[in-house]
Amino acid sequence: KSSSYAVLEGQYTLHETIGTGGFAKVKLGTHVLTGDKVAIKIMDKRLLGEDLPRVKLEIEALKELSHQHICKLYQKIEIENKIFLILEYCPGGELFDYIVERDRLEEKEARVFFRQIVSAVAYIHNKGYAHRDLKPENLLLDDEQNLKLIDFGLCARPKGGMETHLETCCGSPAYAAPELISGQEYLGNEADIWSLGVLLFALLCGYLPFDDDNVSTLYKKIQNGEYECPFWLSQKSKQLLHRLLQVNPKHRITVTELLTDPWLMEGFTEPVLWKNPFKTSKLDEECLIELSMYYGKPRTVIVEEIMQRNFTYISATYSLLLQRKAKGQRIRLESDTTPLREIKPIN
Ligand SMILES: Cn1cc(Br)cc1C(=O)Nc1[nH]nc2c1CN(C(=O)N[C@H](CN1CCCC1)c1ccccc1)C21CC1
Repeated sequence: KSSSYAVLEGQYTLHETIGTGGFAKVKLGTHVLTGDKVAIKIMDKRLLGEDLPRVKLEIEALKELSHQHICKLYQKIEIENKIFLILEYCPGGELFDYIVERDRLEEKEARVFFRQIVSAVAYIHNKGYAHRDLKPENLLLDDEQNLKLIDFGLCARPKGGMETHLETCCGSPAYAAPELISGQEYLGNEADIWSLGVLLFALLCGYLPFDDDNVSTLYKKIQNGEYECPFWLSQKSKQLLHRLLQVNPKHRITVTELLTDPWLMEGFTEPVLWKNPFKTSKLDEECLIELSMYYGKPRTVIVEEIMQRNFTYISATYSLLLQRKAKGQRIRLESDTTPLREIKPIN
């Protein structure tokens, strides 16, 4: 067992398991050079079986998606029977637990979270992807109360663009759109919008709009689109829920209209921004120099390795240095093995 983890030797230290699901598990890890925490998703290719293509799809999606509210892929390590994905660590746990602990969220807090989720969904739709499994279990909190979207295993990027209809029924029933559970062809991004409605209801109410122990009764409720709003919901939030939870996908609000919805704009002057503001093509000089000094490799070789998007240890270290710099932390990779984490920042 531990032998197949040998490949991580010297790059990451493995700690306890923080999540299990299907044929994968997620362990807490430490990136040796910086001492930063990472989440290591470990999959056994033999157990994955016909799910292996889904994993490949998730990896391709994660390589393509770079956004402040999408959990970042730092590195991919594939050996004969195992795939290791080194991902951003979110110490705040699941949004699901955050809501449960508080019963429900006040409008102000729900709005901040929902704007982050809409920003991530608008970004992935603009990239031609649909997530198809949007739910509070797939939204994690980082150390600054920001949400990070995870689990792109069900995401779809139809070959013929977003107009192509998908058939595969997937995701979690309570969050699934009517057209999806009635087995009709459906558009991934329209189904995501419905799930956003269920998510918003869960944020504001602390329970699900459509729920029943009997799955077929649950399906009927979803297909009728009947749900009750508790007394504490404001008029504007009820209007937004009504625009999201439209049974007919053609009557549903689009993600573009969502960016300037009155409820989402309340207390804000700017529409929801979804472009990645940090997506400058140029790399950060200070981090590049630090890496080239540490590895004794010319700066151009480091740039090459990062730009090739092979998600290697060097590109993972670059990403982590960039995140440290954004947080005002030290980015010196001393040649001795003292990881940065142990060196207290000089303030
Ligand atoms: C729950 N929790 C509590 C604390 Br404190 C930190 C965490 C935590 O999980 N943090 C965390 N950071 N980064 C990640 C995680 C979990 N995590 C995950 O990817 N977690 C998902 C959780 N899915 C939700 C529904 C089914 C499984 C997962 C997927 C496959 C196997 C195991 C776990 C990543 C790697 C992206």
